[in-house]
Amino acid sequence: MTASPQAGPLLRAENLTMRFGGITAVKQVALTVNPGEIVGLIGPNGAGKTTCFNMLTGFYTPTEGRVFFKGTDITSHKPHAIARLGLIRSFQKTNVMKRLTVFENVLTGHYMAGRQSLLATFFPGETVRRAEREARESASAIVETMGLSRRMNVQASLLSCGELRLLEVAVALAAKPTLLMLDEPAAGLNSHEAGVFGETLKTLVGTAVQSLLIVEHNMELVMGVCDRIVVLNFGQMLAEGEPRAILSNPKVAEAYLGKAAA
Ligand SMILES: Nc1ncnc2c1ncn2[C@@H]1O[C@H](COP(=O)(O)OP(=O)(O)OP(=O)(O)O)[C@@H](O)[C@H]1O
Repeated sequence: MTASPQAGPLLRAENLTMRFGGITAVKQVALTVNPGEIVGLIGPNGAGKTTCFNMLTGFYTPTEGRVFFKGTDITSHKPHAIARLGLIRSFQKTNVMKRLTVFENVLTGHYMAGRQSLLATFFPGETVRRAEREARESASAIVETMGLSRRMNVQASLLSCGELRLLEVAVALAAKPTLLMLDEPAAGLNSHEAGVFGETLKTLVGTAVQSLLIVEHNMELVMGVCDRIVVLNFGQMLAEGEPRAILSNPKVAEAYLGKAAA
């Protein structure tokens, strides 16, 4: 499904810094995501995770620092131009239309990411009809990949929380990401649902996407799916490493437990 793997890091950010007036939300963060990796970006509330996401995807222009995607400097690119290169993000707010079915939502995701002109939509020729066929086939395949085939024709408003979270990822996949960045994709899931969700995410890498970058507060999920974790605290990098090393890092425990541990 995805293009041949990138040589070198897929995403590389250096010295990322964001200041809002007198507030430094993110300071000198360095981040890489390699092909085939699931990277977690974690940290306590207000640590700067969403601000980093916004800088990586062109929603904010960093005060300092640079972002490279597939070797191209995208620091001052607009969000839509970055999305076209294959860097797709989700938002904390749902991208699902509740009155549409699961299939219709994913199909709509294809059109949102489409390049088709309005004229071609109203006066379709063979090219448009083929694109339509391909979009339907692709939407079906994505629904299956996300384990939602049995719920294909069910209205999104009737889905369980776990199914809804899977559908949100399915809609993002319709944009054909090379790197998919998910902002709190497992919000509100119970332990069983988070387990299913995590296992599904792992199957995407190397098939539907090359890599994943995840901001998530559910530590069980993060520790279970990520190859590497970057920890932010007060806008700065506190630690980076494999899940086991992060779990046993006293600085990380202190950042999370802080006053409670004192
Ligand atoms: N537009 C803004 N203007 C001013 N300050 C901001 C702005 N956006 C974020 N901040 C501040 O920057 C810091 C980092 O916020 P950010 O939302 O990136 O953290 P986060 O790690 O994503 O938090 P959470 O886990 O709660 O979503 C916070 O202190 C926040 O108040």
